[in-house]
Amino acid sequence: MWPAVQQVAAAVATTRLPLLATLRTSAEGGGVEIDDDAYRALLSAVLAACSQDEAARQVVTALDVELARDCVSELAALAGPSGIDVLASAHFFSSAPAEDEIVSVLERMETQGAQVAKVAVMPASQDDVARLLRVAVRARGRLQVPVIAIAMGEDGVISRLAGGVFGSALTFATAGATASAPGQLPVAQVRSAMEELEASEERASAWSGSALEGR
Ligand SMILES: O=C1C[C@@](O)(C(=O)O)C[C@@H](O)[C@@H]1O
Repeated sequence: MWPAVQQVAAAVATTRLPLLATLRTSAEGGGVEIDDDAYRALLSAVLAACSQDEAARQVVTALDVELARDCVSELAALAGPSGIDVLASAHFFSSAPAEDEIVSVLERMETQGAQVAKVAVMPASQDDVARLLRVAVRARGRLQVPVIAIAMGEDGVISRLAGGVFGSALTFATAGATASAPGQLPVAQVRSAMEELEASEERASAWSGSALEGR
């Protein structure tokens, strides 16, 4: 197993948490400068390591593959036999694309074999955030695979806390002090907001149930 994978394996082994292995490149908000061939080779090597080494396989639950790198289909085919899911991702930092365009990006991810489709956009306004939440609602109705829709930055915080209400399958939070994207909040804060939302939904549902019975 590679030393870096070993370190991650040791860190997560005791938690039994699923791991989404991610190489976030600079073009998509991360810190890694890498060309397409090297990107594809590196992710393929992670999958090969997982298929040859049961300990590595136990660590990696899913692999993030950036759609723009044009290798989602290839890596999804490689990942299939080891049962590792491919989460295709696209990040839009400079402007939020039109609603139809974001939906079609998510559809392309599914068509290319991803098991999860994710977009993150940097909103310039509350209108962009509302559009992103609408994308989640539409994509949930159209795609077979789970969809993740995140609006970054301060305006987008609501999408990180309440995206699930609109059909977004998961959210991202910080485990330590450093956020890997603007707008990420500490996991404890996100968990408590989500629990509060869920409890409110249950209260509302119980209220509607008793109101109907009272008719
Ligand atoms: O995929 C994600 C989610 C993310 O884009 C976010 O907005 O929280 C941040 C990225 O670092 C991470 O890899």
